[in-house]
Amino acid sequence: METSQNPEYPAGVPLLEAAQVDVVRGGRYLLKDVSLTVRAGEHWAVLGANGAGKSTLLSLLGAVEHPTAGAVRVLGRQLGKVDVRELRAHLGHVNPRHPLRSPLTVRQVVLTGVTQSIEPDPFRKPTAEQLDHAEELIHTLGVAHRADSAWTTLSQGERGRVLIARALMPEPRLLLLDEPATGLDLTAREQLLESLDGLRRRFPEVASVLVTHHLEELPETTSHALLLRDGLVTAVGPAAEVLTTELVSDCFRHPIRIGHSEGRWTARTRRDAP
Ligand SMILES: Nc1ncnc2c1ncn2[C@@H]1O[C@H](COP(=O)(O)OP(=O)(O)OP(=O)(O)O)[C@@H](O)[C@H]1O
Repeated sequence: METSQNPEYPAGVPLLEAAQVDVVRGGRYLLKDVSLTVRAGEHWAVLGANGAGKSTLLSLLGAVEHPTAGAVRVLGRQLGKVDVRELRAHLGHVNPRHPLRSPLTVRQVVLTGVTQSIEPDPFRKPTAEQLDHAEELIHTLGVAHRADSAWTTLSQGERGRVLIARALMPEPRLLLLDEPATGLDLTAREQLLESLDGLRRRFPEVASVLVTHHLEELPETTSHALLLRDGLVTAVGPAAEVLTTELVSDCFRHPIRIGHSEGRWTARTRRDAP
């Protein structure tokens, strides 16, 4: 993937850096002392129980929210010191609750990725290059047969893949995925994970952060993980070191046995737990 349109920053600078970040809302800590560094080619999973703060963290990383304390640097730029709209244009943010109501076609939805808007911008017609890029992504994500279909007629699984194609339109260095497999049946989930693995292999410089509750929803290419509990990081590092029976049980406050087979993870209640 060409990344020449993205804001320039020196090679080797992390794509994302959160340093001792707190987020306080309504007098309550939603995140406390969270630090995370994401480099090119890394694929992070953020896991934790309901209310742990996963979506809040993703909002910070996507320059949607600001920290109450600590610093967040996205693509080398510190939040609070940069035009976040300009920054957001270089992030691919996949929100499965995409609030589109009008009957745009798949192709039109993918093209809204250029302006990061929900509806097409009537004053910005896509260029021939952008139209070609949209076709390529629609094909890559396996939804070419639906390119002219209305968004409102798509299944959840098809929508998920269309939203990833949309997020990739601005050729982002960083893809943020908030529970992308939510509501998908088994086949749709497996197709989505295969698409993600395929994309990651095809664009090795792109990094991603994927939020989920479920280890079964992690693509094989997941390289790192961060576990959150009540706004605190309980473990962070390479996936093989973090996604362990002991650390995941501690994070979810439940005796869980973690399995790892053929690149994929499973989680089951530990029957032999004390
Ligand atoms: N603006 C806000 N003001 C006060 N509390 C908030 C606000 N936004 C979120 N919260 C609370 O902060 C906590 C963390 O929310 P967040 O959505 O980040 O958790 P999560 O890990 O993504 O949860 P889930 O798995 O249920 O989606 C929750 O208890 C939520 O109710």
